[in-house]
Amino acid sequence: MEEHGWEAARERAHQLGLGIAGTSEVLPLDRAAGRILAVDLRTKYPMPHCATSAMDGYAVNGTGPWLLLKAHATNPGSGREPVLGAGEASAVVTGSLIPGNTTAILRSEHSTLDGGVLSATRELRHGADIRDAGREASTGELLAPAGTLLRAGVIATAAVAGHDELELTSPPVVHLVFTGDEVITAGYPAPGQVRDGFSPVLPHVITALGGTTGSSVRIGDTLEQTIEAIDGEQARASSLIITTGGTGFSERDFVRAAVREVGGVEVISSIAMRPGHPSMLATLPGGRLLVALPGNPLAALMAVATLVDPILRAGCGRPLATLRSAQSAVEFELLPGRHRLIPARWVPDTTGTGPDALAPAEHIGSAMLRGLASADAIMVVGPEGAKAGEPINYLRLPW
Ligand SMILES: Nc1nc2c(c(=O)[nH]1)N[C@H]1C(S)=C(S)[C@@H](COP(=O)(O)OP(=O)(O)OC[C@H]3O[C@@H](n4cnc5c(N)ncnc54)[C@H](O)[C@@H]3O)O[C@H]1N2
Ligand code: MOO
Repeated sequence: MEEHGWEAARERAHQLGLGIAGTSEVLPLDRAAGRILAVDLRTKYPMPHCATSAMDGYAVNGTGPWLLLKAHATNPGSGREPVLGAGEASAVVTGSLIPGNTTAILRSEHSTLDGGVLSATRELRHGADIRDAGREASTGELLAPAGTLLRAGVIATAAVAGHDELELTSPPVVHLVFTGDEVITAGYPAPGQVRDGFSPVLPHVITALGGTTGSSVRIGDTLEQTIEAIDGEQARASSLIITTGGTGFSERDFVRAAVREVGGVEVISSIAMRPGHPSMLATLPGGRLLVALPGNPLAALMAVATLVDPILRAGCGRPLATLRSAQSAVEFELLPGRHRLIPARWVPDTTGTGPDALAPAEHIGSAMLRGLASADAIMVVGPEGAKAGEPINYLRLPW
């Protein structure tokens, strides 16, 4: 059985995820949030597309005082385009199209008006408060590359840049298989039972990572049910199958045997990470992928960050999540050969003067979830450990 290092596992998962990349679809802007750009986003025209006033006040030509024209500057779409002569001024509001020959905008609070003569109460810089056309971007300029996750800022920019709809990657379709005779989905668990920590969150997590949950099934601990769940009609209609639990080697764990039975091949049999080392990644006939998440809940979610996130990122044309660096607030001892993934929180740094540092959350056993519930990030501690105050790698929470 081949155990992968943590970094090698992430990279292999990303590489295999390229194989499930799908087509693209076009959606209106108001349905694009959380989706991924399939193509580069570029401006359709200069931004802004015309010169406007950045302030309420007066468009002026030359140095003051100025003669205030009665006719106001045009409103957008009026068709009139007044031009200022030397020493003339015209009232404007923020966002007004400015008259031709405007040399600056005089803010109303910096002006006095006496019998139609406008004066400045302080020096007026040439070009002050004029929003020139194309100041933010020229026509065809790149606003966001293909692979960008669409959050509010990019969508608003796309709208202002003249887009009505966007070409987005089609999310890879995921089939979820929840295993475990002892797992219940509501009420209080009897001794020997556990409440299901996965089904309320995994569909949301998959959406946040760029995929979509096409179907899900809950099965008991038998080989027959596991085979049907990973190779039935719904499973075959998906590009990624995620199982929870049953990754072990006891007589009640069936995921690995079911993968063999349906002709699948384990590419990653386990990962040198803690928690989550029994996580598995297999290829299935038909180009499908299967990720087996361990049953212990924290281990499962660390395996999502290690295997599912890279696969779905690749499936949406995105690179691996960036491994970031921060200061460690605590010391970590050596752990030869293994990476530790630790839910962590931002705390004041060890000297009390620098930027915030990362410290492990409380309650971070592999069968616990409280640590993750309070976490800001996932610390990634290498086998060499770290001293307090030294740099440490971390991942942003991917969901
Ligand atoms: N002899 C060994 N035993 C175990 C090893 C080992 O190396 N040798 N590894 C341990 C580690 S590490 C993990 S992780 C688990 C992996 O277990 P499985 O993936 O086979 O999962 P299960 O046995 O089905 O369940 C483990 C645990 O998780 C609970 N569980 C399952 N599903 C859910 C759910 N939906 N929500 C909440 N909790 C769930 C289940 O009840 C068990 O308590 O194996 C260790 N053992
Ligand atoms: O994956 Mo297990 O601890 O590593 O729960």
